[in-house]
Amino acid sequence: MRIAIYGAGLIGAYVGGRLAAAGGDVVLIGRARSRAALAGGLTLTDYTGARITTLPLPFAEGSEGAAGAGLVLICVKSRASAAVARELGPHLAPGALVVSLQNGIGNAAVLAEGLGRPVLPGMVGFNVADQGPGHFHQGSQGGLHMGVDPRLPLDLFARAGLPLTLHADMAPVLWSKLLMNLNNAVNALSGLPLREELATRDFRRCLALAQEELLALCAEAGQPLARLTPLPAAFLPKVLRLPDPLFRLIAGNMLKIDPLARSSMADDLASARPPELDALNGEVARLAARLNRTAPVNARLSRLVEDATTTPDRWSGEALLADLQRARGG
Ligand SMILES: NC(=O)C1=CN([C@@H]2O[C@H](COP(=O)(O)OP(=O)(O)OC[C@H]3O[C@@H](n4cnc5c(N)ncnc54)[C@H](OP(=O)(O)O)[C@@H]3O)[C@@H](O)[C@H]2O)C=CC1
Ligand SMILES: CC(C)(CO)C(=O)C(=O)O
Repeated sequence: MRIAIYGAGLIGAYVGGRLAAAGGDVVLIGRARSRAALAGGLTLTDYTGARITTLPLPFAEGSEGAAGAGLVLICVKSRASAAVARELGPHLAPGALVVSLQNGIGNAAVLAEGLGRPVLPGMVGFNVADQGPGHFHQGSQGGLHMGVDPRLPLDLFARAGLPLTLHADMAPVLWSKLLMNLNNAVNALSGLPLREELATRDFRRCLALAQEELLALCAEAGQPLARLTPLPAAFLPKVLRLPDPLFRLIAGNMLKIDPLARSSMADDLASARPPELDALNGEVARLAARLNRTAPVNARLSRLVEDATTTPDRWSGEALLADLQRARGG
């Protein structure tokens, strides 16, 4: 089965490269600058010390690269989903399975509407960092999750070291991932790598404030959350607020991240791309509006990240916490 990877960025190149290294027939679809960066082949490393190299992968700069693919993995940022659906539709084989590997809640639905066919939601639980042209590093644990579909080449994903965890209902998985992604904005504002940021109690307290908002809204909406970490989602804010030694003892796993890894939103700010706010903190605001509530902490985080796109600024944990507490009203 030919697999088209739509979006040859961090997730697309890493997942596509590992599938190709395991024998998959993979084509990358992306921009000219990605083609140039990947022209020497891929080097894929991970936190366990694994190192895989590949020859240059077939690369297309347009959707025609997806013609004949049986599986298309969508790996663009959320804001590009509607445009990708428009570009991809005319080239998609009738029986092809399309899977969204994007963060956020609504991408599969946006793609499905544009393509006029169902799209399977997926979720990437790990971080990928760019370590130079063609070198992509998986800097944290966390697997690949997808809805159930008999067309998925499960063996290939397993051989590639990316075994799929399948879920009859992906919504609790996506909402739980969103809870984690509320750290993307905190991380971007901190200017620190994820590990250093999460090792700083005041930044963890900022994340706890943002997560509490979403947890309360999910409870009110009756939206269940999948358990993606050893700790149930509802306990996370309490654990995040613990003093550093206790936090390390109880949740040391959260700090097992490559020392250089940053959130994908921090990557956006660093490369002057629009941050993926609408699909993350913006989704919290939409849920709040649906319930006639507000989400002032997440609204404030969105505002601060927007501001940082024009006036780059690094926040201390103390200053950000004080700002978010003011936004929350206490
Ligand atoms: N990075 C990470 O560690 C993680 C990311 N995710 C999620 O995965 C998704 C992808 O993120 P990530 O890989 O970091 O993003 P990247 O920005 O690194 O990659 C996306 C790539 O797609 C390209 N692209 C966008 N639109 C098109 C188009 N119409 N045609 C061809 N190429 C296009 C982009 O080019 P250009 O920039 O020029 O538009 C870019 O090269 C996001 O939803 C993210 O939140 C999930 C888990 C971890
Ligand atoms: C893996 C994680 C949670 C943090 O890197 C992420 O999804 C992101 O950076 O967007």
